[in-house]
Amino acid sequence: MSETKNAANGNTGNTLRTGTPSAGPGLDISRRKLLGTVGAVGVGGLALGAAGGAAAYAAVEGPDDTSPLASVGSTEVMFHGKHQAGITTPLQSTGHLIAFDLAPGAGRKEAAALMRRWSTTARALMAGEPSGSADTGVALDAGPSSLTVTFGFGHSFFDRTQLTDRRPAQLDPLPDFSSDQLDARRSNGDLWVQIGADDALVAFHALRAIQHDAGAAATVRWQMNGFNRTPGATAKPMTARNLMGQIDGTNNPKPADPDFDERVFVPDTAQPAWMAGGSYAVVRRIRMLLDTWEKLPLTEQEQAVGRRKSNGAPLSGGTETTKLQLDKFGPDGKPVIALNAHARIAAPEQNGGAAMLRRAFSFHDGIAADGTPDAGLLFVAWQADPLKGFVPVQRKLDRGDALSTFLRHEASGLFAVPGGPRAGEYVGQRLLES
Ligand SMILES: C=CC1=C(C)c2cc3[nH]c(cc4nc(cc5[nH]c(cc1n2)c(C)c5CCC(=O)O)C(CCC(=O)O)=C4C)c(C)c3C=C
Ligand SMILES: [Fe+2]
Repeated sequence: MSETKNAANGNTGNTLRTGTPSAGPGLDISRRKLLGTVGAVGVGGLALGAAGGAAAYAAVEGPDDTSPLASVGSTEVMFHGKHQAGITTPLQSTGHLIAFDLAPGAGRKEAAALMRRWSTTARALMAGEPSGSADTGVALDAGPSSLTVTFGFGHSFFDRTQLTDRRPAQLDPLPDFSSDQLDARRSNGDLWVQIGADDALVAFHALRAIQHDAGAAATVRWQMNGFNRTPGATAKPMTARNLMGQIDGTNNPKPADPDFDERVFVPDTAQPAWMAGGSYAVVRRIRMLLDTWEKLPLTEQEQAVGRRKSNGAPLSGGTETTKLQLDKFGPDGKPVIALNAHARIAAPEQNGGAAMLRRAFSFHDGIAADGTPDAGLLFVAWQADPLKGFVPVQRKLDRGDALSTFLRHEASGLFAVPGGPRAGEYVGQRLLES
């Protein structure tokens, strides 16, 4: 298993539940009836089996009715836990990011009812069960496929629900950056939902259920659809590539790091208390100017990042996981990793230790009006405090990152993502009912 692939593979909150008793440490083994065992290598390189829980919804009729689900379909991420799912969960191949605004006249009571409905639906779908009487049937033959549904609150939510006094200071609007070309209609929002799954139909099914549940309480403000590599597409699980072709995510904080929780999650002792175990998500739709980037010679592409495109190794030498040697000089007397290289500028040691967990999806929305690909990165960064994560790093990148010539920040959002619900609780209950 690649160390880096594990960057977002924590089990610090939610557990991957598989049907194979030998799945490995840190896994909560399903007690449900097993239909069979596949033993294939799946997400994160785990030996996975068929989850009986999924089978209830994914039962196949006919001659194959005893066939187990493939490992990708059977993987279940737990809804309940200290942290919400979808933060340390391994990257899924399909993602939907949706922001909602509360409807005119909807306040705290309607918001609480909505969070209760959404939580009921998310729990069921993540367990591979139907979403209720209005289930569309789109995911009928599939298992949970690592589905996660993650909920957050935007700055405006607290005014709308008259909970302004409980709004965390961390939700104060992000500063303007000189390279921003933000579209306000595709930015922010009262509520934010992140859906991820390793099957596009499972993800779409969840998306429609969440939209259906919104009912008269909330309307979609914006929606962005993304993707990542499909589990099993590479010979071994490895760090994802983005649409510029770079291995992206290598130097993410790792759940095994002693300061991982402190960097990514709000401590139990912090204020406001309802955010204990939560995290702040910075969401940016970053367009890549691919027509220009793709014309750049490989060596210049590599200098812009400071890493090799082929294997993600630093230009200072070693393999993907070798530490960057920022003080190494070439025979020409220049730093081997250029002063404006993205990886140098973004490195925690260049930013007073500022770090965040980057968990992005690529997007491709066809060809824009100007004839260029409308493609790039749905950048999602998780941190305990945006002022100690995204903000200082983006400030620095904004002042001279070689990659920024090829990027355009087109939309932005900042959301408070509460801790995971305890059994019987809905997400955000500690805010809405305290
Ligand atoms: C403000 C935070 C960041 C934004 C916005 C951002 C955009 C962005 N990044 C890439 C590609 C790569 N980024 C890499 C590393 C990296 N990026 C950030 C922060 C932002 N990136 C950090 C903190 C780091 C880690 C730096 C370090 O500690 O070494 C890399 C190198 C591989 C890796 O470590 O992930 C690539 C490649 C793109 C394409 C992009 C916008 C579209
Ligand atoms: Fe980056």
